Amino acid sequence: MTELIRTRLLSKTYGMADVVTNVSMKVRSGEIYGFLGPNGAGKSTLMKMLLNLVKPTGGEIELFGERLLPGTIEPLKRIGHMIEAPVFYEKLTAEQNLELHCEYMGYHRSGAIREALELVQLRGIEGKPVKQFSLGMRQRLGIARAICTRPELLLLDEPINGLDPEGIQETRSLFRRLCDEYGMTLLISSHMLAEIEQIADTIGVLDRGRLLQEVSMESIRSSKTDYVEISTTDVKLCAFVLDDRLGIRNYKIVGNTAVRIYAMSMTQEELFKGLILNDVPVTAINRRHHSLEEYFLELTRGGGGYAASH
Ligand SMILES: Nc1ncnc2c1ncn2[C@@H]1O[C@H](COP(=O)(O)OP(=O)(O)OP(=O)(O)O)[C@@H](O)[C@H]1O
Repeated sequence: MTELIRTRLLSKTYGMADVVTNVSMKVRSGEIYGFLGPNGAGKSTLMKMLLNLVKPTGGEIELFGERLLPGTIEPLKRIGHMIEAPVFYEKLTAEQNLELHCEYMGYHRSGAIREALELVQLRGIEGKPVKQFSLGMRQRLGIARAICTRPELLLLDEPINGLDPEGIQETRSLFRRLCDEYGMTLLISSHMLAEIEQIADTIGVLDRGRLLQEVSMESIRSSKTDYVEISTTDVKLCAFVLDDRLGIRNYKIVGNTAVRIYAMSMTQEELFKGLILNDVPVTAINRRHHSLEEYFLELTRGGGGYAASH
């Protein structure tokens, strides 16, 4: 798979503040890349650097295999974007706004505007000036503007902000369609893990300007989510028995009442028997899923502040 975006040690400082620090990321063709991070992590700044709207302080960017320089234009024509709250000509209609955009981009495929408005399901808007639009409608129109020129790459900054639950659902399936049917590659930022985990193929976690991890959802699901939790009133004895008597090393003590074993090779029955025979006071043994939220919170050592839901 080819990489449409590649950054190497990309950095941005504003005065004394390090907003983006040494970020090396890859977005591959045909995927939905979820860019996850709490508010203020530097997501918008990084996306603006990808679009040449903000000048990096250090590092480099490649788009479609071509180095992005201050005067670069061609690769940017292949990108649709919506960064922060979209701005429109308020007195014009949705259609007129998109017409102006297509004109500016030199894009003249007939039916493109109608199709984009239908894709985002903007309804009952004929003749209405954009100043009468709700936040959700503006967000939909922003997405329509980003996709109406059929870009190969879409950069969307917090695209579901302001949408109601139905709108979120519709937008999520639109993103999947754009990727699967229209062959677009999407980079979507969000501070909401619940949103990103449902749509992304790859997740990049940004925290205080640093990329903590870039990982496929598939590998998170298969390797990080399963564990067996022993509830006990004596975690120290339990850990000692696991280590010394049962040869289990990949465990973690959680507070004063639980021990978690990852990738356990013995059966639950064998484990239970081994613990009881060694006088560990076991109150329960359960197979659990490490929620993705826990997984990401652990990554940021609990300080990330991801919202699990809206
Ligand atoms: N032009 C600027 N001058 C000074 N500081 C800035 C500028 N732009 C952004 N920052 C700071 O950089 C940090 C990261 O901002 P950025 O908007 O990139 O974060 P974000 O992850 O997109 O968060 P949000 O979702 O809240 O926009 C913030 O602390 C912000 O105040």
